[in-house]
Amino acid sequence: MGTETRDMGEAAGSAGGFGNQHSSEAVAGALPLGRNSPQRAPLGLYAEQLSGTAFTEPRATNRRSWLYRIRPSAAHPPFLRIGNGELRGAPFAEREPDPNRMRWDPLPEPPAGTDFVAGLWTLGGNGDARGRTGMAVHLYRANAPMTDRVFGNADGELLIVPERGTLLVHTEFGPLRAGPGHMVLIPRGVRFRVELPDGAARGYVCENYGEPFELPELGPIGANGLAAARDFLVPAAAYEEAAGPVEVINKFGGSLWAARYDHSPLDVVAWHGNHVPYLYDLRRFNVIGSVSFDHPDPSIFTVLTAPGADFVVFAPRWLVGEDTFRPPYFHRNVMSEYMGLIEGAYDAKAEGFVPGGGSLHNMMSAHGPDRETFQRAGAAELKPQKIDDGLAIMFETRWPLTLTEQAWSTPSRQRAYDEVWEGLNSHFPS
Ligand SMILES: O=C(O)Cc1cc(O)ccc1O
Ligand SMILES: [Fe+2]
Repeated sequence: MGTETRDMGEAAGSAGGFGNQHSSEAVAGALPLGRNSPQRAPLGLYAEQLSGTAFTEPRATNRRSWLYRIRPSAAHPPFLRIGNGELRGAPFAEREPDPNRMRWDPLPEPPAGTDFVAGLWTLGGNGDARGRTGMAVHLYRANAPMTDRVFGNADGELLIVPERGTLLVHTEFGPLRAGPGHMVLIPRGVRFRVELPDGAARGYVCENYGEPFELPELGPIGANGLAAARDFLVPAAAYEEAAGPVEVINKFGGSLWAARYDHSPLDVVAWHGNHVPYLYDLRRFNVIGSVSFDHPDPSIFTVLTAPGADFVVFAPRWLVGEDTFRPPYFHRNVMSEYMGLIEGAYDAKAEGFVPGGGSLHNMMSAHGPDRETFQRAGAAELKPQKIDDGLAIMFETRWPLTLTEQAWSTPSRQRAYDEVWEGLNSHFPS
């Protein structure tokens, strides 16, 4: 691993580093030097600030970028409401919060002509987009490129985790190419258009309404480990001059609005700042684990953290624990856990948890290894074992997740999920 993942496609042109101040210009001299707003910006471009945090946010957490564009974003007619499709927003009130364990198979293929935005399907969430709290879990399945359509989300940032098919994400900051095993982080408000080089794609999206994702503290781990800041790549500036009309879709307060621009809003020739999209290869994650005994809590697998959501990856790793039940333990957790599978299998579930599917173990719901996993792990010979047949992810959140009506009623939901814990009988000698 590591060395063979050098090919990061379009992102490779530019340096990275999570949280850094980045800059990029598609045409030399497009970026003003020493000031953000010269009387006349270079090359006749329009200067525009995109603020991801309040102007007065403390320096360490302040996020903003300056964009130098061919036309100002402000040149547009009114936004009008369009249909939300299968997208839902917080607050989630279609159903009551439900303490039951849930699991889903992959959703059926969408109709032909479904692009990334039309293919967004909301599973559930918490908080309130208007109060900028909480998060939502969406799935996407797409089989058509976004042509003459550009999307931006005023409600929060989007953490996109492809499970199948490559996404060529043309952002205002330039293109990012992400496939299975990668994640893309699109900050609040940043506009983008998704093309599908493989013809079709599907995956998971965590929408974070609250304060943005950050790298977790490392504490006693030290100065290195987990996801390295430098492995988060940013795009190199690239611009489109497509003459309109371009439908610019804005998700605002949970609903979709659209305005017909007479030009592509992906017309940024240069930019600088720290409110930028990132691409990260999950296989670059430096996995920390126990080298003595016991199964550590999965917080050591945290890639990115925010007050309302954590993003966790279960990447290939060695298990060496002595006198240890090695798979995830039985537990009840104050946090709510939505899990997805990118490939292979997950070590807590012998079967039924499949790539493209998902599971939800809500606040305090009892879960853990299924019967087969429990029996197998209790009898296993404890020699060093490489877990390298899977890549799973988790969106963990401090508030319970409430399902959408469609997440409850879809035939993809496994009605008999509870049965995986049946037959865990008493072995207590009485
Ligand atoms: O439920 C799960 O599979 C996720 C999980 C993994 C783990 O290693 C420990 C606790 C936990 O919630
Ligand atoms: Fe769990």
